[in-house]
Amino acid sequence: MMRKHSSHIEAGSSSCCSGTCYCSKKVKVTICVVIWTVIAVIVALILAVIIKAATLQELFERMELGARDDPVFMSATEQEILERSQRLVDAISYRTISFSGTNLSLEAMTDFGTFLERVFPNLHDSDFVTFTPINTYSRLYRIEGTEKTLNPYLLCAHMDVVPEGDFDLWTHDPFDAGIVTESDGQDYIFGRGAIDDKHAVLGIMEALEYKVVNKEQPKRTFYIGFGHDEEVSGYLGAAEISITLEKMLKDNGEELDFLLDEGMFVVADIIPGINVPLIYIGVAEKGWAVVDLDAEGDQVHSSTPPLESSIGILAHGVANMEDNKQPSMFGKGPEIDTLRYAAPHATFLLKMILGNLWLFSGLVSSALELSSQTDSIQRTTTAVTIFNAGVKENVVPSQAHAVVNHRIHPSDNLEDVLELDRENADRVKVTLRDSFPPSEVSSYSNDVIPFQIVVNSALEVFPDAKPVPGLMVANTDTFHYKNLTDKIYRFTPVYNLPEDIARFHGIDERISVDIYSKVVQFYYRLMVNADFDVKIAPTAQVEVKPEEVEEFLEILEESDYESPINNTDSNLLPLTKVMEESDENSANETDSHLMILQDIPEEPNENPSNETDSGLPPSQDILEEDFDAMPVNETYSDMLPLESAPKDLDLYDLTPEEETFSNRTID
Ligand SMILES: CCCCCCCC/C=C\CCCCCCCC(=O)N[C@@H](CCSC)C(=O)O
Repeated sequence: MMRKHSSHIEAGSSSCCSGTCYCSKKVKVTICVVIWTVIAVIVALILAVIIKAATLQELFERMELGARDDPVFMSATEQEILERSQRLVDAISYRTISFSGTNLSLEAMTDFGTFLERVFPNLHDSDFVTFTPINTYSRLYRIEGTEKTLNPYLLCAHMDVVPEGDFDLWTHDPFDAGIVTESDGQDYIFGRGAIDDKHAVLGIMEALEYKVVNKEQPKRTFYIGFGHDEEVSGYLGAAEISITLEKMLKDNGEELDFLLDEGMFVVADIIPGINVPLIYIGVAEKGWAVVDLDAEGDQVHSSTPPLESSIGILAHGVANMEDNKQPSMFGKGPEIDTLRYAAPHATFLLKMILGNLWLFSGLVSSALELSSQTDSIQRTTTAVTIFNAGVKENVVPSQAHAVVNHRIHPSDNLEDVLELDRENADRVKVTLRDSFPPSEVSSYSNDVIPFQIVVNSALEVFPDAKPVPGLMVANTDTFHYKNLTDKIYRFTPVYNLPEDIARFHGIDERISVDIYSKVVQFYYRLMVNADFDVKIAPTAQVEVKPEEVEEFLEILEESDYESPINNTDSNLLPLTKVMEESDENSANETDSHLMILQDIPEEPNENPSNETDSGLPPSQDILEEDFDAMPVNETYSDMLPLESAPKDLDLYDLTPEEETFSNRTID
């Protein structure tokens, strides 16, 4: 047998089996084919992976909003930066702490409101800014644009903060630290609220105050909402702001285009292999659930402890919850695009992995799990935040109670989360106390102008960072505004390394003077960039210069129209002729108006940043050369048809050309 085997080896040494088996030639060929096929598939896969990595394209394409290469910022001398920083320091000194829904620091909040009015006097005094107190402590501002805009937006922030926690662990007083130079040589504004969220409140106010002082009234109307109880769910602040805002929008014939609230930030060094900072925009937000855990046992003398105490039972349940996490949802939510958008900026090795998530998603999910911060983007998280039991050291207590706070991934659902909780804590009573669902995902494709406005503004202050959409892993006031717009973004341009993320609600919360200056500039640029997309309502009055009135009258004359306007002194052109004509006439009027609106191409202008380029149909070109500075908006097609114009809108019996004129805005 042995001999036979060795002779076979010799005879067949050139075969693919190296002559070590007794297979027939046909089997050998088949095995060869299979082996080579497997090798070929593996080589093809490796090649595909390499080619995909080598050809990864940037997914975010920046839209020109007008001032890309040379954005004009607020003036920021050293003195101005210092004064702005000092105002944030002062803001932090107000202890506007929310302890619970029924325990808010209302006196401090009142003082904080007075402080805002004192340090930003001009905006509070401005003709184009209206302030409405909401539920006494929250604040809603309407900033009237120079145009009657249909698509205002909302900037949000909150004025309350969480308690400082363990005071002794802070290196500086959380409410009275001032500006501190740290060992890295940088100046920091320390204190509770520095990044959550007084930097945003003050940043928005600074930018608006600057615009008011410099007479830079925006073209586009916008709103500012500052809640006073965000840290305890916003039911008294944001929820009430939302109700008032909804009414204001309705009364003004407006629809909220988008909103920007706090949320994610610029983050660096969070994923090994991605060596650029990421502008992480929260395009969706996790849901929230609070679960009570109650265990019972015998209350006995501590000298004769029970086999299992209520504390032991509860501790086991909680430990199980931490060990058996809620399942990964990787690939089912916005986290996948966070990585896809980041991939082109990774090292080549990481590009091969992130560029081929169809192959490596399991590997990536396991890698994300290595850090609690990255893990939070792929699953529902479980945090045990309260654990109470016992009253005396020699009494075994009968009751033990804990609270778990879940943040629910958008692809998860509450029932499944609770089912796993009950499995993990099977001898514990599990009761849902409070919850709200994850948000919808807001659109972030490259043609979504609000997303572009937010990202462009961030890129203007962090030009080397790369934008990525992603999941907001905590919660904000945006939940209360969800019926006002479907474009909700959560971001402030705070720069965080992984160790800084722990400062949110943690110890030594701080923001550098340098980054705070960028926060202020970001809001300023956002207010400028947002003017790019002004959707103008059909107006009853058009502001024109006297010489333009003359031009207009000439056109009227040429068209044999007998104008009732003889007051050319006024720079207001009143359009006061009531449509008293017959039904037939008014129907024609409406038609002609609609014809003009519908003639405008639906597609955005190819060069929307160039306000002097006409995106108008030929019938409107008649006036083109006369009004070079007129903004031509690619969204005319979205304008209200006459039927939805305000009821008291007075209109002339206008020709199409005149209609065109009346519907355009003259700077
Ligand atoms: C690949 C990139 C991974 C990036 C991972 C980022 C991980 C981020 C971790 C922490 C985020 C901190 C967010 C702070 C949010 C501050 C707002 C806040 O505290 N809100 C309260 C509101 C309560 S209302 C129900 C909250 O508790 O969430």
